Amino acid sequence: MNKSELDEIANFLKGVSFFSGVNRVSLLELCKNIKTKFFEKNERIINKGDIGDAMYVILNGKVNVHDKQHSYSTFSTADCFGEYALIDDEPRSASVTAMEDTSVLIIESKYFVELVSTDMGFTKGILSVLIKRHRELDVIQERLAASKQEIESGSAKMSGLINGAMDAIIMFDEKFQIILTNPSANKLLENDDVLQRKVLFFFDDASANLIESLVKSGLDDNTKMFNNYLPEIVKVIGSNETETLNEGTISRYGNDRETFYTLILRNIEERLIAQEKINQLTTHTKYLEEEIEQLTNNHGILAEDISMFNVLKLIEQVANTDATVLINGETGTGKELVARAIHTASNRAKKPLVRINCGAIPANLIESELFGHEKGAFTGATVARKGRFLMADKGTIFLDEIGELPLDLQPKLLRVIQEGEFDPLGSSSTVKVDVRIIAATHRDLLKFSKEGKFREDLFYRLNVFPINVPALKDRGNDVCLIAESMVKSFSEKLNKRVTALTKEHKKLFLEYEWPGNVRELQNLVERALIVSKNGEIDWADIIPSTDKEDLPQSQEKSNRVLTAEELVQMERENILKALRQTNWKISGDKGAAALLKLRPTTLTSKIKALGIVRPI
Ligand SMILES: Nc1ncnc2c1ncn2[C@@H]1O[C@H](COP(=O)(O)OP(=O)(O)OP(=O)(O)O)[C@@H](O)[C@H]1O
Repeated sequence: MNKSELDEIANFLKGVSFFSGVNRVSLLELCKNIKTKFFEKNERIINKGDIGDAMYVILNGKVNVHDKQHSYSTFSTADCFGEYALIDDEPRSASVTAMEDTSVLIIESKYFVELVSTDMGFTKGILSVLIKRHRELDVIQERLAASKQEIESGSAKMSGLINGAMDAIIMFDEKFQIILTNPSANKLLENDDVLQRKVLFFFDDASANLIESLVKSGLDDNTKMFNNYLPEIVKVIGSNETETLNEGTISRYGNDRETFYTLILRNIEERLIAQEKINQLTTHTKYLEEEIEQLTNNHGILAEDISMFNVLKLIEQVANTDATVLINGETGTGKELVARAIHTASNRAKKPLVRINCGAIPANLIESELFGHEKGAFTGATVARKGRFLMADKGTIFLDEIGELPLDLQPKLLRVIQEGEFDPLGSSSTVKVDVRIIAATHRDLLKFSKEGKFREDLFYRLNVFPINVPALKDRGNDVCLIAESMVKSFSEKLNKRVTALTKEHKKLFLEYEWPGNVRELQNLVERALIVSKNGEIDWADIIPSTDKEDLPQSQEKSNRVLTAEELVQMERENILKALRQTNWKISGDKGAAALLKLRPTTLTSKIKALGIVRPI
């Protein structure tokens, strides 16, 4: 082979661009090697060692190869590509001997060259060159090493992940034998040595059946992977018999040869307890919200004190029944408000609430007021009249001051309560009504009935559901609450701005006894706002102090111009105080008249005029 031929090979190789993984530099290197290792005929080539690194292209003649496995082989051009033979790249320790008249091209490179086809003048046949993909192999090997490393680091990460997981991870095979667990699983199963044990053993029957059926149903499925949430909470029984409730997932992985299942379980015991607590609290909150809503519902009863809360609770309890209610309480405590609240909260709310004050209507008129009369039933009954009971049909009647109902009328009321019927005055026909009865009194009706002033049977008929409305002085801070609300509403009504109640003011409100209860408070606030100037109110001057209460006030004491109503009220209060102080003794040295510097007869007429009645 002459130089130009070699150059031709070199050029050819330069132009070859299809050697995958071999870049141009390495090709040129190749060419250099070709040049240096070309042996002409008759030269003997002795090469000992690993021939895997070189490729021998026998251009003509023969070579002998001694190797460990093949012992001795002769390669000639005839063995391969017509006139050219190739000793391939199988790495072996061998010696190669060129026979006489042999030309061998040795390509000393780790990249093997396979001559496949070329027509370059010095050969007849087709010679092409392929560089075997050693380079690729290297790359693959490099990649393999990298992936191995990756796998190693991946599996380190994976085991870190699995071992660090709070959830219990249990892998098992088709026979339900555990093949892998993480520390959380061991903790859950209360066992560090669970491998090869049956996973179902650690569940109660229902849960074991569930897992088994999921696995079996999954097997019928052709896909090799599934991932399911467990449809139910499963119960794990640890080796120490500890039972825990868990939720989780089950997944399947596999190939044609084997299938694995992974159970990921989460102990939800604590969560369930917390959830239960949340549920309880939510229900409780809802209940309280409802209660608050009901208790403050549109009835206008301002109350924060427990004593009034009890009243509101009773209202709520009784409202939706048809039970007769007897409301007890001092004057002005809000008995009527309570009656209205009951009616409003009842299912009769859309029907009328008819009120009648039994103490305010003359005895001879009360019967016709309550039950109505026919035309001409009595002198002056020129037209027939519908009584309050009939007006209240399907609704509620509120019999205020029931203690004042004349004794002779009481059987008639009893009959309405018992039978829901009555005969109007002067009528021979009976009227049927559906009326809910609410009665109120400031009197001790039981005592009253024992004294024969009230029918005992009627008392018991009325007293089905008693509600006692406490006096304002017994409602703690409610007095301030109501006062504040009244200051606000009167200032709006009178279009007057006034300063808010201070601590000292509230103290005054709390100290006073409020014998007239909420009504008295209401009147006092209204009066204060009427007389107020520049938004300032001297509450100390307006609210009778405890000291002042001890001694009845002299009427001349106040230097402020009082209204006629105020004067009457003040006089009434003064007389009441004097009477209380003297134990209702009017005349004599220690009598109220002497205390008030009035004649006993004057005092007696004043008591009558002011409607002062000695409490029973
Ligand atoms: N808790 C309260 N919150 C707000 N206002 C109230 C409260 N209690 C009573 N009132 C008001 O006080 C006034 C007197 O109340 P109510 O007429 O209901 O008392 P009463 O006990 O029926 O009086 P009487 O004994 O004279 O029949 C009413 O204007 C009422 O609106």
